[in-house]
Amino acid sequence: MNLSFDSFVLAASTADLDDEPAARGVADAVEFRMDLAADPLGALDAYDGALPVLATNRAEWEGGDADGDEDDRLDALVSAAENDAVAAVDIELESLRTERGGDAAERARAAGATVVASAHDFEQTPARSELVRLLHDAATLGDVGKLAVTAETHADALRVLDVTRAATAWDDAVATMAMGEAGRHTRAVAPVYGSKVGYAPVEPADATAPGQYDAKTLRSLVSNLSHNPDV
Ligand SMILES: O=C1C[C@@](O)(C(=O)O)C[C@@H](O)[C@@H]1O
Repeated sequence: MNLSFDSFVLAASTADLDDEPAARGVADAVEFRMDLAADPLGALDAYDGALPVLATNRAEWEGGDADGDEDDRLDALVSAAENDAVAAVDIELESLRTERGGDAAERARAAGATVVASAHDFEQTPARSELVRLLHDAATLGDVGKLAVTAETHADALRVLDVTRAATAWDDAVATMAMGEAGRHTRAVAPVYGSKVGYAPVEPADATAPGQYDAKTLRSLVSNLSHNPDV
């Protein structure tokens, strides 16, 4: 299935592809957290949903649950990419900087998947220069560069919005969000500044990161805030 990141994509994050019918009509895609699922490739084989899948197999060292062999983790992502329903895969920026990560990205692209390169900071929001560097590296090694950091103050949140606008202005395709209470509003506001992906659980209790809105709420917030981006 195809999924364009030219405009905002709301991805319903889940460990259970049976959530897809509930996400239909609200989300544009399903983010399948393979690392949180029992038999991810089996679930993908059985998938007959209407929404395209963005497959994530988050490594433990990047805040996820995948704690096995790195080659196996990346191979599972490539296998996912070979499934027709999978339109995109998420590969960590740290992985993409290695030969095997770069190779996995090439194989995923050859299978027709878009590569979302992701970087996370679960403790803080780095300085502006570091955010700019991370986002640009991610947008260069991936087709979309994603940055999720933790905001403790509104100044942190503003930095995330600022670098989102700057990256978009120099034509990097990016997805950004500040995790945590102080950054929560960035999930609704970052798309105004060019962020191309938002993540939200169908049910609030199933959040996959701190500060997420549920999918219906995020859709409504983003739709209400959207306006002509050429300003
Ligand atoms: O990397 C991301 C972004 C995210 O961490 C968030 O903050 O919404 C949620 C994750 O499921 C996804 O893989």
